[in-house]
Amino acid sequence: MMRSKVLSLVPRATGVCRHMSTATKLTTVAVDDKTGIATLTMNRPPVNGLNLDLLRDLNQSIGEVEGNKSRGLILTSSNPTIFSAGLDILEMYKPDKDRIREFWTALQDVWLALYGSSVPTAAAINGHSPAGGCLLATSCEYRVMLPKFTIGLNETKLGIVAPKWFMSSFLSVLPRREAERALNQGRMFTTEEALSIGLIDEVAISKEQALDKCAQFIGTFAKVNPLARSLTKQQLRAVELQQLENERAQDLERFLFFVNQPSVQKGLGIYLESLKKKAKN
Ligand SMILES: CCCCCCC/C=C/C(=O)SCCNC(=O)CCNC(=O)[C@H](O)C(C)(C)COP(=O)(O)OP(=O)(O)OC[C@H]1O[C@@H](n2cnc3c(N)ncnc32)[C@H](O)[C@@H]1OP(=O)(O)O
Repeated sequence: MMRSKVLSLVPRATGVCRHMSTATKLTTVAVDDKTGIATLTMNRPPVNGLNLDLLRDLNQSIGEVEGNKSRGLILTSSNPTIFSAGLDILEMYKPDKDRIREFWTALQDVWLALYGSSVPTAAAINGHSPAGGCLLATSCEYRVMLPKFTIGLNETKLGIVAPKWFMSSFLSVLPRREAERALNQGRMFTTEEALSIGLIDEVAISKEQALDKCAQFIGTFAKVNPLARSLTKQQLRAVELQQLENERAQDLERFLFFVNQPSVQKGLGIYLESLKKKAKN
């Protein structure tokens, strides 16, 4: 039987702000004693919306995995139908001016940590994975997805624009022509379509099988020198990582300018309403 030790269960202070959804951690890290592989699970009901708290927890958990000598990292969700609904739109709609800065900075941190992780990474995509969810999945090196879900960068459909580094992750997985068309269309792919285009690597029939397949992928590096592997990965990803490092401040200002446009606020409000109406029906 697999013996896992669950890390990262340090309680957090309870907040009063609407965004502080829980007093406990929104991610857990379980390391398999036998394989040395860490499974990082997102657990922010109802849809793993990436708010400031979840982003901070993700960043901390990725840091722990980097620090605890794990052989690899598998990212997944505790929700049986949603990997992540992407950025929590409530963070961007009528935003608090200080919090929105922290929010975007935390998102940048998560991308830099995950895309630039020194350990092999895989995503067990056990549910829908739009926008920011797709960003997390495509920041990993390997993707296994369950049937009958959707994945993609749908930003243009919401009247917003995915930043360059969202596109970098997407382009590291898809051929440029396919990526360009999908980004412009804001296209969401079914599991089957995602497999055929190469956006995911394998389909699994259950979460357990997806985790196994991710572990098998990470196992393929068992006989590769870890330092040589991680330096190779980092060199291959250095241009995109360095670009965001160099442009972090401008990227933040661009986001703040865009998010505060009245037309963008109006669009986000309408989209939120449509999500709520859909949830009621
Ligand atoms: C403005 C500048 C922008 C710069 C660029 C930023 C780049 C943006 C990246 C993003 O990630 S934007 C977010 C994009 N995400 C989506 O479009 C997903 C929207 N959600 C869905 O499609 C569905 O909810 C789902 C994920 C497929 C799940 O469907 P399901 O039927 O299971 O649940 P729902 O009933 O739809 O939702 C339950 C509950 O959750 C709320 N919700 C869903 N997604 C979000 C979200 N992204 N942010 C905030 N809230 C979300 C939904 O309204 C329901 O709420 P309640 O009605 O229960 O209160």
